[in-house]
Formats: sequence, C-alpha cells, structure tokens
Amino acid sequence: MATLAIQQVVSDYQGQVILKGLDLTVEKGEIVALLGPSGCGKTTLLRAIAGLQAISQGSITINGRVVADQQHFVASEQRGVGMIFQDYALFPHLTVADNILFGVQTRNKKLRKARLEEMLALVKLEGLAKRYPHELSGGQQQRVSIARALAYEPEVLLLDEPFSNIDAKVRKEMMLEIRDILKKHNVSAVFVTHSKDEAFVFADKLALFNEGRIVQCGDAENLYSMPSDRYVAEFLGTANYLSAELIDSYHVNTLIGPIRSNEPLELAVDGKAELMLRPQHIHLTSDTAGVGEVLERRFLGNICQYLVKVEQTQLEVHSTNLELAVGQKVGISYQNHNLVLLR
Ligand SMILES: Nc1ncnc2c1ncn2[C@@H]1O[C@H](COP(=O)(O)OP(=O)(O)OP(=O)(O)O)[C@@H](O)[C@H]1O
Repeated sequence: MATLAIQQVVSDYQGQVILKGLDLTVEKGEIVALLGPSGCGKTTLLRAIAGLQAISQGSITINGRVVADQQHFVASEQRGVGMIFQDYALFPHLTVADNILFGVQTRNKKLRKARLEEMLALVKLEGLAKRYPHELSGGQQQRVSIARALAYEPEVLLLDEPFSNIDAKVRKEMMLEIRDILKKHNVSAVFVTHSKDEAFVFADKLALFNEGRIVQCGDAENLYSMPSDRYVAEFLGTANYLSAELIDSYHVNTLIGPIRSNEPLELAVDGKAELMLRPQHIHLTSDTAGVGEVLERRFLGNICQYLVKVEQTQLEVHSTNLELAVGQKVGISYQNHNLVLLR
C-alpha cells in the first residue's frame, strides 16, 4: 500500500482552477519532488495534502485512510503530516528543546527526554537544547525544524522549498545530510522546489508540473533521458532538435546523416518527428569538409560549450574537445543512445 495516494485531485481558489486532476503516489520511504516553475500549483498540492487547502474533486489517501474527498475532510492536525517551511516557522519564544517537543503527544517525562536526545543527535544539535531560535544560524534553525517535524513521527513529511534560504555554498551538503536522515528513518516525504538541481540531489522521484497538471513523473534519469515532450526536455536541461525522418524502426535520417537508436523507435504514421539530442550526445571533430561551422565557443573549465550551425539549424554542444575555434568547419557525429523523438 502506498503511503500517500493522490487521485484525480482538483482544487481551486475563488473559481480559478489551480490543480486540474492530479494523480501521484508516494511509497514508504520515498522522497518525491514536486517540481515546476512559479505559479504551477506545487504549493497548492502540498497544502491540500496537509489539509490547509480544500479539494473539489478526487481523493487524498494517507496509509489507506481517506483524508480528503467529496465526503471526507480530516483536519490538518489529524492527518499525521509534518511540515517544514521555507522560513522554518519555529516558535521564537520557545527553546530548541521546546520547539522540538512541541508536537510530541506523550506527557511521560522520560520518553520526552529520550525523544529529544534522539532528535538532537540526529540533526547534530547536541548541546544547543536551551538556546532560542534567534541564537542559531539559518542552517541550525532548519535542523531544528526538521527535528520538530520528525519528533512528531509523521506518516508523511511535507517540505516547502526548505533549502531556498540556505547559503548556496552549503546547500548541497545540507540537502545530502537531510536526505540521509530521512532515508535512515525511512520517512516518506513530498518536497516542493522550482530547482531541477535540488530535485536531482534530494528526491528519488520527480513529478514535473505545468499549469496545474503533472506532465511526467519518474526518476530523474528517466525524465532527463526520456522526456515525454519538449516542456519536460527543456525544464531538465538543454535540448537540441533535429528534423528527423524514420528509415526503419531503429534509424532516422537527419541533417547530420542517419542516426541509430539503441532501442526501437515509436513514431507517428507520417514518419516525421523532431529528434532530441542533449549537448553531450553530439561529438565534434575538426574537419574542413564537415557539415557544421562553429559560431560560438565558451570555455567552461573541463568542457567547452560550442554553438554550431548546420544549414539553418543551431546546435548547442558540450565537448571535451577544447581545441575548436570560431569559424572552423566541423564534422558532427553522435553518441549511441536511446533516441527520443518528439512531435
Ligand atoms: N490564497 C490564494 N488565493 C488566490 N490564488 C492563489 C492563492 N494562493 C495561490 N494562488 C494562485 O494559485 C496558483 C498556484 O500557486 P502555488 O503557490 O500553488 O504555485 P507554486 O507552483 O507553488 O509557485 P511558487 O513556486 O511561486 O510558490 C497561482 O496562480 C497563484 O496565484
């Protein structure tokens, strides 16, 4: 049984439909990123799961218990969800210890003390129990908010842009550390972000949003290498497109010659499509009789980013060949992979 099941959820604000029929499941111990640009409905879905936003259609089920549908609305505090916000939302007048123990039900002093110590050790804040939030760094405050959410032993942990206030220099390290904590405790989590880089580092599975819909859901590698459309392809990285015509179920003809796919291709009846190639799939060689011409060269350290013109098409190429100059003719080949054809 999935920890969280969202089925055909629709939600609106004053008649404006924000979530347009979403399906999503989160398995036990899985971390799922709700990823997409600003205003696409990620936070609205998180709020609907938390019970802070009503849904008008569909259902939300946590460990087999319906918490929201047309007949049911379980109050937020009875859903077993923990929330971590962008601004940490700690109680400023409570110490670290009291913040962490805020949602812990038991009144048994021994159990409370043991839970506090376990949580402080987990988030590496031993010795800071008596401090107040304003006496902590941003990263330490974030750890307290995590300890508070986990101390309550939520069935699902919800995180709303939890890393956006953390200094870019330590953000990745912090994300890996928190991911490690969630994995150790087998916590099921849903995490909102507009950053693909954060989603790649922190999540097991990505649900990519566009205007109130989930356009594709799966692990990062699968979405990156097998996007269902141009929106997904471009949200997750640079994409080049070449007009392609199907030769047979493994080959297409393109401006740079025939290209072979490792897996059989699926294509519309007319046999025409756009072939998506990532910048690192294209190889360049110095060749005076080559079909391409280097228009731009940008040195990026271990690679060069080239803009190459082939007839009317421009391709962005990331290459470890640093020797090519602007104006030079180049031969173009490709790395063997499973081709992606889009309409
Ligand atoms: N309280 C509200 N009243 C009316 N409309 C709202 C309210 N909150 C959000 N909206 C609208 O709902 C849409 C989705 O907002 P939401 O906050 O879910 O997006 P988001 O993907 O989380 O964006 P961001 O990354 O900017 O937080 C937006 O068009 C927004 O203007």
